[in-house]
Amino acid sequence: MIQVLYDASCAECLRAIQLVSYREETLRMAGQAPTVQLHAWPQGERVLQGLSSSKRPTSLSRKVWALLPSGLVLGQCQEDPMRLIYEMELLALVRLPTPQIRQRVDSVAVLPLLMAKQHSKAGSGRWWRQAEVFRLTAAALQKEHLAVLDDFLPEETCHALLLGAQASRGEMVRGATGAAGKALTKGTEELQKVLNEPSRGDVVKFSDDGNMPGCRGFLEALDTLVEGLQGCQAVADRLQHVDWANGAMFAIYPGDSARYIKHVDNTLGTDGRRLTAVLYLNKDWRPADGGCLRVFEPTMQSCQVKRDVEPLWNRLVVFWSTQEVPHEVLSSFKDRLAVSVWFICGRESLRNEESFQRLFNPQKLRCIAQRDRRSCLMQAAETEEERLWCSQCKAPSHRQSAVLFDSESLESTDHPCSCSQRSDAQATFTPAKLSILARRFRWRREEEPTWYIDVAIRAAVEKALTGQHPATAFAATVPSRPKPVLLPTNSVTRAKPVVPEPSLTAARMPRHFELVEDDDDDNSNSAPLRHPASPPADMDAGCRIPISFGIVD
Ligand SMILES: O=C(O)CCC(=O)C(=O)O
Ligand SMILES: [Fe+2]
Repeated sequence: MIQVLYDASCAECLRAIQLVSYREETLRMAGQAPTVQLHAWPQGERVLQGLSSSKRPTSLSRKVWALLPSGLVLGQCQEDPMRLIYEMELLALVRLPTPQIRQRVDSVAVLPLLMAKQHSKAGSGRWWRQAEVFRLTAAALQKEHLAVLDDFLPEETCHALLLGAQASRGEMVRGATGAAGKALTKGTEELQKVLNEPSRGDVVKFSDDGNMPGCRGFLEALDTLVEGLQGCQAVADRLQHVDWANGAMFAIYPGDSARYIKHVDNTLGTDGRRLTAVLYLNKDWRPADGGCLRVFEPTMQSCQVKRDVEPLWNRLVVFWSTQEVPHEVLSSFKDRLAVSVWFICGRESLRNEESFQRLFNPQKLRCIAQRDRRSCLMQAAETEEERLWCSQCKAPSHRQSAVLFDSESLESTDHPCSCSQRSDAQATFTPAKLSILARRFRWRREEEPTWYIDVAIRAAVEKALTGQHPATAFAATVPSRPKPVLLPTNSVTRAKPVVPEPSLTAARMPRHFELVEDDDDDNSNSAPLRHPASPPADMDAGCRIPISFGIVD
């Protein structure tokens, strides 16, 4: 259960609480268990008991503040109640895999690979280097969109990666979502807002030159796997122009409940990323440490979990970077290390400004398996004209390895791909050239959606925030009454209680929920308020939705 403290004397807070109340009500009408407990401040201050000082709000005056079951805190919800409603949705609507789903997924994406490993004599780091394993991995990607390969690297490579990551922890910076990247261009205040959100809590470092310890061995292994997959009919089409990859991203999720909310890596299918590969480096990982990679069924709107993948030592998970694989990193209660690499389609990259520029920047993207950059570009281009334009973009000479193009093609010439040189040794195309390239390569510029809430809910919140009574705004989001299920007379299954007809009217005021002990069956056992950074005691491999705190006021 989400605990919410709000300042009842503040109009903005009350409006946010009203929205939250109405969403809670519509969720309940749809038969969902309660998701929030609302506490007016200062009476409800006991919610803060047991919280570490870093999590305690300095003041709750004019604020709506929420404590998530994982121990994460959402501050300032009065400004943006959507964040809180999103958390309620997740809590209420996420469905763990049924035994059938688990069996279906494991029988394709996990078990065949496990058996191949057991039958191989090659040992850690080598067992998967065979055509049959490439075929099984390709089949897993084709049918379930992901594959899990344990013991992927030789132990010494894993240890080198781990030590390298630990040694450079001090240089790591907060991982930024797409939203943060965009905010960066808008100024520091906006950026601060995004970074302060607990939507993504990892700290990261990119090894763009592949020089971090263990990196070369890791990248070589990944390239071999991808080349093997490219030879498999099941996925050959999708991997056809995947000749590129970025440097490895080392990410540590600190054990203070850090997470990464549900997302798709290549949200719009425009940034070129095709296949995501993540290697986990967590020794002695236990279910109570949290931090699973939670993979959902397609697409972003889906709340049905396909599989929770434990971030175990030397485990590689590969999955499509597209809408087929929405995923999140669940809150981690112990530091969690992952190294990710994205494999990139040259053809898709040509269609988008940022990814286009990356193709020409060896500091950002490398060609996999020592492939020739120029031939990869020629294959990525779709038409003769595109090939011509691509061929005119000059690769950097060794002498000028930090610069994109030879100096004679800089500003002064009319060369379509000339670039300006920056003092930070980054190079980029000039604005004039960019606009030519934009037309030639039909660059697409879609806005990235920030919130992945059901469009109806989002629309309701927007209407309510712009003056419509929340009851009217939310009325359209109440699901229609389910059709009665006719059971055979000898069935012992009891019919579910009928969901009451929604009866929200504009005249009805939101009700504030009673602060009673939560005795809901699904969420079972109310538990005393515990230190939020510690893992909920009843989290096991099968169920990772933490139980409610069950506070009684
Ligand atoms: O660490 C993981 O399991 C996945 C991380 C992730 O989804 C990302 O960095 O995009
Ligand atoms: Fe991701």
